[in-house]
Amino acid sequence: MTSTGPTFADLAHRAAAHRDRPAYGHDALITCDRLVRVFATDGVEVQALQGLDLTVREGELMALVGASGSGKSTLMNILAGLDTPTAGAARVAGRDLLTMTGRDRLRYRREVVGFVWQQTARNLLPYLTAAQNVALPLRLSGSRTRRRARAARVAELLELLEVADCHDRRPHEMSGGQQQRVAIAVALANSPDVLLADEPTGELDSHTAGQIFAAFRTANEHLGTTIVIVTHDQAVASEVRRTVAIRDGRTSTEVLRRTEVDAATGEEALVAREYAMLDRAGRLQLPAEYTETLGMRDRVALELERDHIGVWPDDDNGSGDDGSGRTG
Ligand SMILES: Nc1ncnc2c1ncn2[C@@H]1O[C@H](COP(=O)(O)OP(=O)(O)OP(=O)(O)O)[C@@H](O)[C@H]1O
Repeated sequence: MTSTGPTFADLAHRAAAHRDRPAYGHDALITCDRLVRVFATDGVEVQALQGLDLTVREGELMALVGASGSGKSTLMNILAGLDTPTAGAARVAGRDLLTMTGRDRLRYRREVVGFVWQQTARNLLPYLTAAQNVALPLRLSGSRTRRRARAARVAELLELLEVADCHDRRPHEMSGGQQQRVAIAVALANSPDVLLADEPTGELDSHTAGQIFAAFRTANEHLGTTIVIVTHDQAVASEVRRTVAIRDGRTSTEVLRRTEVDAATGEEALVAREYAMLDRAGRLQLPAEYTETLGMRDRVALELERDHIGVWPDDDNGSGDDGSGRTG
């Protein structure tokens, strides 16, 4: 009998290939690798993040969506440097978020990330004008920007976000939409690598939400800032090229949108396609509506085809016929 197992040479070759493979997310600006965050309150443990994998490329504008309690804010607080993960790895612009010292963390929050929160009031200091709010991070960063250069930068950002007319107004003298646009200017003041926004349109009507989204797009296109927006707003989510859904503390599905040109008519159409996430252990989460429709539970049958994998309901029901018409 001949052995069909791998030879020693095969194993050595495989080990070398594994060793030389680039690390997960090595070319991404943001990489979360099997990220875990456990909260323990009154002896009860809540696993807010349960091995979340996510990569975001430099220059992306993407949305994170998910049901209440799925872990979105926990992830944003970690990326913002406000909270530390329990396990796993998280890197942003070359910074390791697990091993940063308190001092590194402060610099990280001042120089690498900018954030915009849902509560308009949380983003701006009420007793400062729009211009003073935008100038504040420039002054705090310790950069020796001269007063005139600072004023020019403030004016440029307010202009870019179309709130130049709010220059000398305090937050209570601005609309909610204007406040959020000034908040984006504040977040961009120190030219961060990443702008994080947690439900930035949550307190606004849909028209104003559209304007805020346009402001994020402007920042992304004109300044090249990488932007991650958590949103419940389907209109916002469908405006970006990539939407990642979080379910039970893990990334579950991803929708990619791209513009396709019809070869016959030359007309452009936006095509959206949903993908399921496959982790490095080969685990895949099937959408509940698919599994429920086909009555899939506990186990499924798999078949490798030339260019896809077939997933079938468990056919071991004693009759030997599952009605799928499969052979073998
Ligand atoms: N500081 C904390 N202490 C204990 N449990 C927490 C803490 N923060 C979050 N959690 C729990 O972790 C889970 C994830 O919460 P998280 O706020 O990240 O969800 P979310 O997706 O942002 O929800 P929402 O859309 O409602 O803001 C929830 O079960 C929540 O109760």
